[in-house]
Amino acid sequence: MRSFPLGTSLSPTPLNTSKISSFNINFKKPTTFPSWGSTPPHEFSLSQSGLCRASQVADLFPTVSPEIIVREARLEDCWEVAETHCSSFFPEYSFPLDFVLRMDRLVAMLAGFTLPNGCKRTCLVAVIGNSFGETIVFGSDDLKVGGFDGKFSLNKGYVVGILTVDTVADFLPRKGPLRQKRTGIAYISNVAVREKFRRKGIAKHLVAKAESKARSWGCRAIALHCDFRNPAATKLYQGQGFRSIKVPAGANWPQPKTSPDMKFNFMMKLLNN
Ligand SMILES: CC(=O)SCCNC(=O)CCNC(=O)[C@H](O)C(C)(C)COP(=O)(O)OP(=O)(O)OC[C@H]1O[C@@H](n2cnc3c(N)ncnc32)[C@H](O)[C@@H]1OP(=O)(O)O
Repeated sequence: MRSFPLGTSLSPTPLNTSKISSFNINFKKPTTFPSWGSTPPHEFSLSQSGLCRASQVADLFPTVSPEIIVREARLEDCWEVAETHCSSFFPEYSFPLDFVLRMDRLVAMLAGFTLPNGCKRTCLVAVIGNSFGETIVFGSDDLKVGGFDGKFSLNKGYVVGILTVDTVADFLPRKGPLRQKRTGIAYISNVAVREKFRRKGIAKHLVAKAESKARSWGCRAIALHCDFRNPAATKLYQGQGFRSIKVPAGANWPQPKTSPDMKFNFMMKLLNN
């Protein structure tokens, strides 16, 4: 299965906790980080600012809560975003191809997708293990690397789910004889949850957060394309109130560029503002 462009626009203020939502999930047994072991996945040095390493802080404040937080992606998340994307959409790839794929994804994200004027794009991440929230965030509001926020925090958590929402309208039906792009309709893409964390309501939470983001941008509706042969995703969106839109016969509606044999279900939901 293939997906389409991913990028982010990001949180302007480090301490604005209104941008974060969290919820508890019930794990059958005590949860540990899936791949941390004794070393957290992102061990970066903050020596320039005289601070200790993220791993040391994680050791000092071990994660005890299996809480999931949905927030906007930051620079520090980019590798795990690429990893979540590739392992979910291309699970059949093994080393070294999977590594090449992740690198390709990473470069694509960091190279950035330029946004047309006035458009918004945000990558949301569901993270686990962010035991003390976003209270310690470093970096400047002005610094952007590709589509990612140039900020990072000491206890970033581990990315288990991703979603991109934008107002670029590349894949929405055009209007008028001049085939102008639509406005006021947000578009969801690249929804993925790591396999071990599925069926815990993470995707539902990401979609709900995307809807509230779209509302905050003034959108009146939200849309997406979903592979016809993906019953899990179809059920997810139907359950969240999305309805399939019948494409008129012969209509030239833009579709995500994937393999030619892929058939998409175009789904939409009105947002109650
Ligand atoms: C617009 C797009 O990006 S479409 C692309 C969607 N992404 C993918 O297909 C990538 C691979 N798949 C995944 O990453 C995940 O399976 C997702 C994103 C489809 C679902 O993520 P999850 O976190 O497991 O979904 P979540 O737990 O929130 O489930 C919500 C609902 O979706 C439906 N659902 C999710 N997975 C399944 C499944 N395997 N079988 C049947 N229904 C399912 C159910 O109705 C579920 O509600 P319920 O648990 O109360 O019955």
